[in-house]
Amino acid sequence: MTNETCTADGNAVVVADLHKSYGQVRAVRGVSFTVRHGEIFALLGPNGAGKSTTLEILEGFRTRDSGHVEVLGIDPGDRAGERELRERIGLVLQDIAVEPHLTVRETIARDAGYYRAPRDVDEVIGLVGLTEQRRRKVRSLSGGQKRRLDLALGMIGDPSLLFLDEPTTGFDPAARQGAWELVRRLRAAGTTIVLTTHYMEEAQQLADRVAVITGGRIISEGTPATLGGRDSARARVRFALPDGCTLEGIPVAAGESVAGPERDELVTVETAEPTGTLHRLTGWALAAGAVLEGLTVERPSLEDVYLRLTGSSGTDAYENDPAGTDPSSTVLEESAR
Ligand SMILES: Nc1ncnc2c1ncn2[C@@H]1O[C@H](COP(=O)(O)OP(=O)(O)OP(=O)(O)O)[C@@H](O)[C@H]1O
Repeated sequence: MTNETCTADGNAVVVADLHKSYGQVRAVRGVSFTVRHGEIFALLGPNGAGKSTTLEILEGFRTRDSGHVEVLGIDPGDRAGERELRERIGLVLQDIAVEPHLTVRETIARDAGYYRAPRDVDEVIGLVGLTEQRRRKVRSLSGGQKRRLDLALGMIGDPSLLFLDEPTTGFDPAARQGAWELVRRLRAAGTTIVLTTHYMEEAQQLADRVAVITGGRIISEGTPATLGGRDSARARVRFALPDGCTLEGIPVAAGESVAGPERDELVTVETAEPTGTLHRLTGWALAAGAVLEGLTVERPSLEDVYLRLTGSSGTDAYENDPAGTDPSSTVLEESAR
């Protein structure tokens, strides 16, 4: 079972005012965050933001210029704690060197030998879904299967804290769902998880808290539901204008705005109070004997908020979010019938 030692204040990870430069490149510029014991914490950010540098410092692979770092109560920059840190953390990095001529089972069994109390090799093979491939040479695995092997190697030591650097890159959708389920099970068993990902849906699905890092600084932090004021953002009610109705005829209250119809022939009512807005709109449609075809209520997805925060969106990303990709989008098709 996992070893639950953490820092004195109950955090598995503490980072305070961390700095790291590579020559003239200031990769990490005053990053601070904490990861509570037993939670899944996601670091999000564009390429070159400083995520890997931060993780590598936490993992003890890179020295820092300044700042305070504690991982399970150990300073990863202190060589005296290196052995204990290796024993208690698990790593799924972007590039893990494995011997191509070994089989899947041999590879995992060999790594199990490095730990005092490893998990059962065949159980781990089963958990990552490689039972059928366990006798195959590593060199013959597909990209997604290799990534599953990486996951197996990350968890074989039964770590208290698992670092996952873009864990599902290259996975097909079913394998990704399987990996998410596995990560949730690890958390349920008490493992703390720090992950980086470029998939906002992955952060939405897994993370208890996320931090967005760009230019070496954390620019926003919160739960996936509240990041960047996402929970209080204005909602968009969208529907097709019923035959015979005009834009001007749509009943709007103070503070609401109407726009459209757009390319998809839907009009948009922006509102801070979608409950009242829906009530008014559906009442209006029913009174006219009409149906609001394609009726949806959408709030900005995590990806919309992320793109706004990181300034990566050239256009209004919210406009481009396909209906149904956002778990917070509520589809109410033909509810006015
Ligand atoms: N070994 C290195 N030597 C010099 N510069 C480096 C080194 N590693 C990273 N950098 C630079 O530091 C900055 C942060 O890089 P880092 O790899 O931490 O970003 P990242 O957020 O992990 O990016 P990605 O999402 O692409 O993996 C970048 O400008 C990068 O070019």
